Amino acid sequence: MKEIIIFLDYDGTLSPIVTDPDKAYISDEMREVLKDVAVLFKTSIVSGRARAKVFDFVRIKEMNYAGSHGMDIKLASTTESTSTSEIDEDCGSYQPAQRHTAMISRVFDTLLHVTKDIKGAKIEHNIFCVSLHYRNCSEEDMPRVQKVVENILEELKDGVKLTNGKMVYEFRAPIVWNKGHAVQYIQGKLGVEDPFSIYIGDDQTDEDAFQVLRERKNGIGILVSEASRTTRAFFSLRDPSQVMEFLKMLVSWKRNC
Ligand SMILES: O=P(O)(O)OC[C@H]1O[C@H](O[C@H]2O[C@H](CO)[C@@H](O)[C@H](O)[C@H]2O)[C@H](O)[C@@H](O)[C@@H]1O
Repeated sequence: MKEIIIFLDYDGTLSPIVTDPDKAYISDEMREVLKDVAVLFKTSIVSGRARAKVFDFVRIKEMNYAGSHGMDIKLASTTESTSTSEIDEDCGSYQPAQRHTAMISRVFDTLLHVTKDIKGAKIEHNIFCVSLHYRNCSEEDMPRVQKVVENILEELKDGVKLTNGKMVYEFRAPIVWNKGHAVQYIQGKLGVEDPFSIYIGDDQTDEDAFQVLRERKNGIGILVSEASRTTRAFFSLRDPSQVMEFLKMLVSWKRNC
C-alpha cells in the first residue's frame, strides 16, 4: 500500500510573505498542526533558507530539513555531523555543494559591501546560497540592484548560479542540484517501499520538485498561489492559511484510517 510522505516549502507556504525575512514566523496554530503531521507522516521541510534558520523558525525535531534549496539535507533524529565530507550519510546529512562555501561567503561579503548604500537592500547568507532581497528597495534604486547582480555574474561567470524568487535574487553554488533532487534524495533515504509524496510550495524553485513528482508519477505538487499561473503542480491552495486547513484535513484523515 502507498505511504504518503510530505514535503513542505517554508516561506509563503507555512509562513506568510512579510517584508522582513528575519520575521517570517509561523503561527502557534500552524506549529501545532505541523507537530501532528510530523508524528503521522514522514515530513520534510525544503527551503531556500539556511537549514539552521528554517529549523529555528519551525522547531520540530521529528522532521527532515533541507536548507539552501536542498543543498543542505539533514534527516530527522540523527546526531549532528562534525565530518568535513560532503556526504556523511551515517549521520543523515548530505551537502553536495560543500566545496563552494568559500565562494558563497565571498559573494556574501561583496554583496554586503556593494549594497551598503542601497536603501532597503538586504543580504541573507543561506550557507550554500546567498539572497539579495530588494522587496524594500525603491523603484529608482532597482537599476543599481540589477547592476550589482550583473557585476557578480560577470566576475564569477559559471562559478555561480542565479535564480529568482519573490523579490529576491538568489546566488547559488554552481552544482546541478535543486529542490527536485533533494526530494528524490530524501525519498530514497526514508526506506518507504511505495511512497506517494505530497509537495506543497509557492515559489518558482518549488517547480523543480513538482516536476520530479510529475515525471516519476510518485506524488503530486500543490502550488500555493492567489493568482493562477503556469505550474507543474497538480493542485493549488490560496495561501498559508489554506495550507494549514489542508494539513489539518490530512491529519484527521490519517487518524481515522
Ligand atoms: O524556498 P523558500 O523557502 O521559499 O526560499 C525562498 C526565499 O525565501 C525567503 O524570502 C522570501 O520570504 C521573505 C519572508 O516572507 C520575504 O521577505 C522575501 O521577499 C521572499 O523572497 C528567504 O528570506 C530567502 O532567503 C529565500 O531565498
